Amino acid sequence: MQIKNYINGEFIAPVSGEWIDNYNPSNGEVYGKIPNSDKADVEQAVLAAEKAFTNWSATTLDYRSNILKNISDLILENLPELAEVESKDNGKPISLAKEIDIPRAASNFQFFANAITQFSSEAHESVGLHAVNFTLREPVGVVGCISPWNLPLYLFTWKIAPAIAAGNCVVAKPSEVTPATAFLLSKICEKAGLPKGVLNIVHGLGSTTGQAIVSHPKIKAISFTGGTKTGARIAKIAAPMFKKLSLELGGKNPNIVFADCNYDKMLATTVRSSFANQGQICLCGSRIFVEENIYEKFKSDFIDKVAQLKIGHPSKNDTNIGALVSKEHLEKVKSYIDLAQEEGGKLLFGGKRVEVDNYENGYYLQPTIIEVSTNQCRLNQEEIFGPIVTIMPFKTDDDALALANDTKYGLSATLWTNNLNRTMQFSKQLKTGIVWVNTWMLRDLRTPFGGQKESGVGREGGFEALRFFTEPKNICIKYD
Ligand SMILES: NC(=O)C1=CN([C@@H]2O[C@H](COP(=O)(O)OP(=O)(O)OC[C@H]3O[C@@H](n4cnc5c(N)ncnc54)[C@H](O)[C@@H]3O)[C@@H](O)[C@H]2O)C=CC1
Ligand SMILES: O=C(O)/C=C/C=C(\O)C(=O)O
Repeated sequence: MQIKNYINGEFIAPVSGEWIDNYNPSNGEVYGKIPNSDKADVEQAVLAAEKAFTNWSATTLDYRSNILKNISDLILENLPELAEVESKDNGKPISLAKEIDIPRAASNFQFFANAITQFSSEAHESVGLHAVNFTLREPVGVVGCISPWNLPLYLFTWKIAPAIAAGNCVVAKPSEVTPATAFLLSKICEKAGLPKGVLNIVHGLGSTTGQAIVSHPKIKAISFTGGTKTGARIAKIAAPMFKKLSLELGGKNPNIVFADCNYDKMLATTVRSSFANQGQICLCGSRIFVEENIYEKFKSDFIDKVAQLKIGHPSKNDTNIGALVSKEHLEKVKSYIDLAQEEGGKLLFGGKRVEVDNYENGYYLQPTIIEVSTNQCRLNQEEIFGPIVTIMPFKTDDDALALANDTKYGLSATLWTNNLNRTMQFSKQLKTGIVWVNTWMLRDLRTPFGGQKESGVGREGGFEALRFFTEPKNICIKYD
């Protein structure tokens, strides 16, 4: 697939004429080229967005809403192709792309098509002062959206949909590791009647294209999802320019299991929360803490269940674990398996690279379970972002809470218990942006989504996203 930038409604090659190889993680081969865009391409995109802004920001909400709905419908119409392309580009099982990634991308547009018609601002009567205040919510202008490779179209659209619904024009960059569905989205947007310049997609590396977006003085807000180190780098550039920032970063999420939970439900969900998408979701429960009286039983049942997961080519319908996204990422994840041995962790299951028949050079790794004796090891403190979980027993509620909060991250936590008081105590005291009780990754798009501590700044989702992509302006009217 020859991927091009989408700027001002045109499909164009990068100004430099340079291209980057795009790899297929299932076999390690180069299968396409993407633009190696730089400042000059970003400049063109900003000019197009700036020009489109005057008209787009003045359109009616119904007009915008209808275009977003068209995009959503077209994503669903093209679901089989989009799922196939996503699975090939990322290495994720086709079933996941079909059932989760692509439907969610459509829902993102459908949700914000409706949300923008319900979004309202506030009025305050200043009683006794003979004045009324009302607040306008105006689009920010040209905004930047930068997304990662783990849920490519799902997260790309999670940013773009609210941004354009709120009347902004966008310069967006998908990950250079998984650019393909963003390219297909540009074709869909054109077909859906999105005016030229409202969405501009510039492909390229983080250090050049991404950095050019973040540094551009005319881009007034940046919405970013990715690693914590990159988030810090972005903040360092954007904050002194007084840009609005929404940073959704890494996680090291605890999965806390009490003996009084619904055991079978917990076990099945824990397999998913550990290894869905090869463990490459910022919400995966990578640290499992289990109450000591069921620890040995959990250990053996968990190993049995994980052993049943089928590692295979992403395009096969019965594959549960596909390929990791890139060679570099595979090497990073594998290095933690070696580290576990140095740190005194005990390998309970997995730990080896897998050679899938006919695809021996693909980036496959066994789902891996490591028993640790301390939460202070690097395995429990650093985001691995792959198919590795640690398990460890705990004695009391206080111990579990302390272990859960003992990390620099604060994205999500999962709690398994049927005790209401415990549920409330943990929900109040867990230092995370999201707490799931007796479930995992149940998503309602109206809810605030994001993390505390080094997991990020700001919240996405629902009206939070529309607030981020608008600037409040208060008008105070005095009357006699
Ligand atoms: N949602 C999450 O929590 C994610 C976390 N990660 C974590 O980050 C680690 C590194 O993975 P990467 O692929 O390198 O993620 P990354 O955070 O560097 O990449 C995410 C996006 O940011 C862009 N980017 C990179 N450097 C940039 C810069 N200086 N300015 C602007 N944009 C920039 C990338 O091109 C990509 O589009 C992973 O091993 C994982 O631990 C990675 C992806 C998603
Ligand atoms: O919005 C969601 O449902 C999920 C978001 C997941 C991430 O941001 C991630 O894995 O990076």
